[in-house]
Amino acid sequence: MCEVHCVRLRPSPQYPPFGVRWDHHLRRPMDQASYPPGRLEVSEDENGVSQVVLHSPRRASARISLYGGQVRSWKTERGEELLFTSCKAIFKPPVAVRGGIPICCINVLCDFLIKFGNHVSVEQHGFVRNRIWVIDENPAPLQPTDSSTGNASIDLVYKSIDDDLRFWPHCFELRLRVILSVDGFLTLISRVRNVDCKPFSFSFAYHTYFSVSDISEVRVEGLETLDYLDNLLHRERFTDQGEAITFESEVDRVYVSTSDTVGVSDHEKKRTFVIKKKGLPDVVVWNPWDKKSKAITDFGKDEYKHMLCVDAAATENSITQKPGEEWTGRVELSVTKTRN
Ligand SMILES: O=P(O)(O)OC[C@H]1O[C@@H](O)[C@H](O)[C@@H](O)[C@@H]1O
Repeated sequence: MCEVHCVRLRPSPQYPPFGVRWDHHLRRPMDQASYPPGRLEVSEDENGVSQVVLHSPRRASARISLYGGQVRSWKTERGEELLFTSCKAIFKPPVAVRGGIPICCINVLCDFLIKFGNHVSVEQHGFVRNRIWVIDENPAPLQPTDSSTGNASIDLVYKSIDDDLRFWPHCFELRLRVILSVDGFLTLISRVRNVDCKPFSFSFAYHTYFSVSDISEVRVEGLETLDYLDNLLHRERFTDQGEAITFESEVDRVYVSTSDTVGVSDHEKKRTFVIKKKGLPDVVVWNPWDKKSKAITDFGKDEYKHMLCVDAAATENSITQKPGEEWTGRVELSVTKTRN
């Protein structure tokens, strides 16, 4: 029994508080004043869809496609890819891309009280991940913490169109800001605005496919003793009894009312992903394992071993907005080296 895994994650150099940059080279909070600005490039992918690449002054990078507003790649300053993408992923509309960070929002079935992850449907994760977004030319001003020297950022927006009313009978605007910091931290801030004349409800998840060495070497920390809804058992509610979560078979759970920091440690790679979130009370943990992944056409053989989805989410209770209201959900992802 390892005590450190039985407690909620506390602020520390490994898990610094939200917005505090830890300089892992100098082992102290980062002084950002000394860095030049980050930069961005806009180009087209092989299917003619625009994409944006953010570069940090220390050479970390993130690539965001306007197809789904989806982060497709996030690399360290050494060029190591941190996100999983299936070798069988399909990159053409209308299919969602298997990997990266799909934005799962505006669940078609939400208004009918069937919640996120609980129903087999093409659109169970919402349709915005299958739509072409645009660059937001007039984004809201950056928050003080977002404008730190050395950050690179991009603002995207998806505004619902008449055709979307076939899937979801409300008008909305969904904005996404992606920020890559000097040290390669990736922050995603989403805002959903109700531009309809009636209230609406929706669920949300940053469906984050982390790349891992081997799923059997991975543990998720920070969800111990919490309640979860088991998607494999009709969303029945259980209380986690164990220490950190480890993986020996298919897992598809929604941990509810979690703390705002969760860690995903990869023993073999000696690294820990740190997920910090705001406005997103739940965490979805998903690995399809062998049998389920064989049934998914855009999943390669044995690829389940090298991915784990840990999503900052709002799914147990949908978010309800009146006309004119705006909701914000934010996640910050970073990776630290561990010594074990
Ligand atoms: O194939 P999709 O729509 O991307 O979903 C993948 C998985 O995503 C997880 O978040 C859900 O909990 C699972 O139930 C689901 O199977």
